[in-house]
Amino acid sequence: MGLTGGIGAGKSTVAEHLARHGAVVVAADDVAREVVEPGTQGLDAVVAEFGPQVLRPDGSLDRSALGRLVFADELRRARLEEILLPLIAAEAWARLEEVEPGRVAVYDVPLLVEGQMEDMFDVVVVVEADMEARLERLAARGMEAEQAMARIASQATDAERRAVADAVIANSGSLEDLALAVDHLWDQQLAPEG
Ligand SMILES: CC(C)(COP(=O)(O)OP(=O)(O)OC[C@H]1O[C@@H](n2cnc3c(N)ncnc32)[C@H](O)[C@@H]1O)[C@@H](O)C(=O)NCCC(=O)NCCS
Ligand SMILES: Nc1ncnc2c1ncn2[C@@H]1O[C@H](COP(=O)(O)OP(=O)(O)OP(=O)(O)O)[C@@H](O)[C@H]1O
Repeated sequence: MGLTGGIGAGKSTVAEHLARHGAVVVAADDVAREVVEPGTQGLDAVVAEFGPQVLRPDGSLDRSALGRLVFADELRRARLEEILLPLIAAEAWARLEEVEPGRVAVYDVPLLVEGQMEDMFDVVVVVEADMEARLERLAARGMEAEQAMARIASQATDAERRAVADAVIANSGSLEDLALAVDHLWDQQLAPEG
């Protein structure tokens, strides 16, 4: 199953519920962190492209500095994606392929639509929340509205995500409502038979 949604819509929270039901989840954002850990070719390539100003004094990637650069400049974001997306995809698919038959494998990937990955899944699930709720939740997580808006502007729209969705989970309500919506999705569309 492919799981996607705009930033702050609630993908990771849905993924946690799916894991509780027994799904194996691979999250692209986690893999994206691993491929730029100190000592990786990924980090070397990012520094070669963006310069040492994207490094912290301890040699690790300064993610907020790089985020400010790439979400303000489409060409730089495209360049970062050119470097990282193949590394992320290779690692994520290797993990998904290891999932034992009979288990539900979930790829939590923000750029499913942007990367035209929809045909790679049996089921595509999109999580949606209204803009106000997303900005509020991202602010609670420490992201300034300006940064959040820059990321939203760089992503596909809700309509574009809906166009490829087999199911849409609405997440403008409470966390309890979300848990119930995931239970329903699991029972109706995902639970392995037998
Ligand atoms: C720019 C980076 C360093 C910023 O790191 P930061 O820790 O602030 O954010 P994090 O990685 O946790 O991402 C949070 C959210 O930002 C959004 N986002 C991240 N990368 C992108 C992108 N290239 N385009 C649009 N939105 C993006 C997603 O909604 C994601 O869930 C980081 O996002 C990154 O390396 N992005 C490039 C890799 C990528 O495209 N990843 C997306 C998953 S395939
Ligand atoms: N229904 C809800 N009510 C209140 N808070 C919520 C709800 N759903 C998610 N959240 C919170 O909002 C924040 C964003 O949710 P989450 O991390 O699941 O989104 P995401 O789509 O994975 O975001 P990102 O694109 O940044 O990875 C989290 O702190 C989460 O706990």
